Amino acid sequence: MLRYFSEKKYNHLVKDYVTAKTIYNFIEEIGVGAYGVAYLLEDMNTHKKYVLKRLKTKHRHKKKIRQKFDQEISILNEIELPNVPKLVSKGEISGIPFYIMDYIEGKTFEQSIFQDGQIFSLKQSMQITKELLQILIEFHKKGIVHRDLRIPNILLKDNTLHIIDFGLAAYMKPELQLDKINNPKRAENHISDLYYIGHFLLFLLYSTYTPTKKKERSWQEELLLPQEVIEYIERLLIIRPAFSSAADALQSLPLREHIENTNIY
Ligand SMILES: Nc1ncnc2c1ncn2[C@@H]1O[C@H](COP(=O)(O)OP(=O)(O)OP(=O)(O)O)[C@@H](O)[C@H]1O
Repeated sequence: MLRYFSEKKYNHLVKDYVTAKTIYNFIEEIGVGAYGVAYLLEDMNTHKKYVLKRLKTKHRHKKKIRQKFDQEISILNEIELPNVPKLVSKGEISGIPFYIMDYIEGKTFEQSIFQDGQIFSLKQSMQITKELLQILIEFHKKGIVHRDLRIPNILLKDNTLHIIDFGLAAYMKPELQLDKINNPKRAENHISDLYYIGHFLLFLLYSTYTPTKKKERSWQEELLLPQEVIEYIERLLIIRPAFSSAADALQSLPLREHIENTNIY
């Protein structure tokens, strides 16, 4: 209960700070996660929108979490790609670190699939995967793994993919050996991002799926996919030998002809 009031009180501090000390208007709170709170701001002059993200008050004295938050800011600053919100500024409000970044005015895949009921054909899903892999190659070239490429963190804005939430991102450890990785989601190399892409792709493909049998089956049985696509996803999910890099995964994407010969769309 006390924590609830502490966060509420801090929301007022953020609002007062933004109003008194910045060029932005405070619009609203847009999300509360495990570590942070995000607010929408608008530049008074240009009316361009921004996001202020700050650490939760309960984490203010936790050294490791503060370091992770600092790393999130550094990574965002270093990544500098058109598909990622640009870091605008950083600071502290009453001892709590925050940063301001571009607001990506788009739709997350979570919203498209679950709110709008949008469906993605196999061809569209593979095209989106291809574009995602192209972005990933750029991340990895800069030595950064995102490690949280889930449907709420991937947005479509003006037909271009954007990636947000670098809260779990890490600097790559290229020397990591595959047999030393216990949890692919947390791996500090390309394996993590490719593993997440495997799940992301399954979310896209399941958008066309209507259950025909009462009993739940495996995705390999439920989704009527061409064998090449099944094997491709199995490699992303490390059910089969993993890809050596995002570039390898891009090069190995099942050929268009194979996909177009199916009756799934
Ligand atoms: N740059 C951005 N542009 C558009 N929306 C954003 C941006 N950054 C965050 N959001 C939105 O704000 C909300 C909060 O996001 P945020 O990344 O702070 O945390 P989270 O994913 O909810 O949780 P966690 O702190 O556990 O990572 C989400 O709904 C997200 O879609």
